[in-house]
Amino acid sequence: MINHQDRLISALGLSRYYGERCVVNNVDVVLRKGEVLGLLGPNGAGKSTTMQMLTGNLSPSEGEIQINTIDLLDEPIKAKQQMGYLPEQPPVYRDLTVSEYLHYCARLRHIPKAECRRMVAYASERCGLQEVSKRLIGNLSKGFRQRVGIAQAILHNPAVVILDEPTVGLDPIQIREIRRLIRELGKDHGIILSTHILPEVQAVCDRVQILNQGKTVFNNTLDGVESLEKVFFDLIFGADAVASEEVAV
Ligand SMILES: Nc1ncnc2c1ncn2[C@@H]1O[C@H](COP(=O)(O)OP(=O)(O)OP(=O)(O)O)[C@@H](O)[C@H]1O
Repeated sequence: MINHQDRLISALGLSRYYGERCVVNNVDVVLRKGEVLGLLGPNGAGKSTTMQMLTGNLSPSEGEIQINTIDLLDEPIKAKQQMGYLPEQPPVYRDLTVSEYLHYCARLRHIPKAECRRMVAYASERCGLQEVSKRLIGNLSKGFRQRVGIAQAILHNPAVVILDEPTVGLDPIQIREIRRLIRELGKDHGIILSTHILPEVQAVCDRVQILNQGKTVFNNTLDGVESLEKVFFDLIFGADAVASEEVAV
């Protein structure tokens, strides 16, 4: 018998139409405890649309979504409490200090006042922000701003964390640190990571789901996969396509 209890996200039969056009077509997304899932696909494949549906920012035309067994469409507020989200542009306020901003986020999350300090300290520590807690966010490097974005996503200790392109625009050292952080967080939370960077997926993800033209074309672990790039190009362009390192994905 299949055990569904370990599913942090169970999104089944998701479709989304814009007018007549189906941009996400009968996609299932399942995330289990302790798993980092990479969501991949070329431009326009339907990744953002799927993530917007999973985060409750866009209604699916068809399908059902459960977050930690709570139905997102029936109980959106309760379901969203189970989730943290880092959009591509971190939703940070440049004129606040890191500490002020995280306390503000804690209040938005309705974390009881007595708990706020502890939760802010927890998120700051996990994201390596203690040293910059009194600094204005606007004066931080992009890597640290990204950490602040991740900190607000894990502040309420959600079961599920969804990260959209978390390392875009970072330098190689910052990228390595953020990847390490994602792997760390993946042990306690389920994580969905959307990215165009294939080596990033190989570095941090336990499983990969590739979308193309709104459909799932690959959904598996990377065990035994030597080159995700080859798998990706074969799926998107057909097995005869020559995967060229010059092609930007
Ligand atoms: N509001 C909208 N109205 C009409 N079409 C839309 C809308 N939003 C997205 N689309 C279309 O849906 C398709 C999927 O878009 P989506 O942004 O989900 O792709 P993506 O995989 O995230 O791409 P990228 O990697 O470029 O961000 C695209 O063809 C896009 O043009």
